Amino acid sequence: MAGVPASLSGRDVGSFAYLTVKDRIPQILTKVIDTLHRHKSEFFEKHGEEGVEAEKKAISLLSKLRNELQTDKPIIPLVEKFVDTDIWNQYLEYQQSLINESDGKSRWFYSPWLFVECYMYRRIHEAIIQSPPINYFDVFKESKEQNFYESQESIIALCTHLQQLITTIEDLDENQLKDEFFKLLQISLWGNKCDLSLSGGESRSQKTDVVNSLENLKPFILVNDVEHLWSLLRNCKKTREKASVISVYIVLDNSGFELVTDLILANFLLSSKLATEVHFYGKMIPWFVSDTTIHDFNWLIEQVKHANHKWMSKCGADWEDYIKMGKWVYHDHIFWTLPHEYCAMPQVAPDLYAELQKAHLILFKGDLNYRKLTGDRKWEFSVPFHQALNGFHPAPLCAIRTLKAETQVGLQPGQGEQLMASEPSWWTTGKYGIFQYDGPL
Ligand SMILES: O=P(O)(O)OC[C@@]1(O)O[C@H](CO)[C@@H](O)[C@@H]1O
Ligand SMILES: [Mn+2]
Repeated sequence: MAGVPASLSGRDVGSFAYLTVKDRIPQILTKVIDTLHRHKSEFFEKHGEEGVEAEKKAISLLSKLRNELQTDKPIIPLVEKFVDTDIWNQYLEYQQSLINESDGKSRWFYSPWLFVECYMYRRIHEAIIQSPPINYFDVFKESKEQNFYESQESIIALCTHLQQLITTIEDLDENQLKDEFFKLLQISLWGNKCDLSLSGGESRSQKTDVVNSLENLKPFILVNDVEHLWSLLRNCKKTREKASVISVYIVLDNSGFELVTDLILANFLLSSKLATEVHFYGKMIPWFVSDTTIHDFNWLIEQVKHANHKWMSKCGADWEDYIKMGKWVYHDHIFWTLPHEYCAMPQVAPDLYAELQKAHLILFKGDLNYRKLTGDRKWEFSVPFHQALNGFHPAPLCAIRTLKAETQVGLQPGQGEQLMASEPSWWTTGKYGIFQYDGPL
């Protein structure tokens, strides 16, 4: 690809990519194997001996994967038929074509980090679908549900905050409405810290009351384009015809607490009439430990609806109604669990790109989405976000991300260098966040 810097990869010994491939991914694989072991009796109860045999098969496939990774074996093609098997194997050939002969095969510590990490999660899925009758099993389901259960206090605080806000929303002036919008955007941003692939699957539930800690967290927002989001949606609201649609698309990230913050924001978008529809994009297969699938989406709304707390259950009932009325629509597309940078979407998934072009605003949640928006490359910090998107401009969009990978663009001159000098871990712990907008100003 002309004019773009090299990809992050495990070649850079000591880099975050290297440490992820060396330490975190094997740790996640070990946890997945342990999860399967712990469900042996459940598989026996449900499926008899066949279930036990299937569990053994999945574990042996995953142990083989872990060995390939730990001994830096060549990346091998997928073999099990699935909707994206051919696309994946074409991509493997593409990555192989980038390697000159002397370098040999695509390998874990050599090929782009984005590619090998996505490949690892897709191989986990292959091991499961190769092991019927447990080929339905989500190996990350438990940790996503645990994150939700452990964040109950914060979720109750958020639902209470939203319901109180809704009772007064008609009386708010423009500035007050804008302030409430900004608060819920920040809550959605910091909800992204609850990401289990960063913690290697260790719990990252939300314990503190995030509503009352926003002021303390403001200094950690490195790029803050929320004013653009406000003026875009406020102008849409002011100029829209009576029956016309204002649609905000949210490309989701993690289930659990982060998903609650996204649904709270989506609820506000409707209640404030800043949007008339919200479209959600999740993942078709279990992904990066905590990413949201349709099962997670539906399960969480059901849990909130049946909560033993009046404001929480009110939220859940409203959310279920929005779905029934078509005001909230959940979409699946296989592209989101491919390894491709988003600038390849028009070629790889033109149908999806055409769908995204209908949005008035697209919010991309989380670090992995940011890595794919900017190609997971070693950009200079001050490169404009628009340039790093490398032609991906389906609609006005905003990345809402806490930093968990060594790539960041659109900073002020010297801002990245200063952070590197004072706090070398600034771009991998999730402590800092951004709202980075691309679109008409
Ligand atoms: O997209 P999220 O959930 O915000 O974060 C996902 C992620 O940060 O977790 C891993 C941490 O190493 C990275 O590989 C990946 O980008
Ligand atoms: Mn995630």
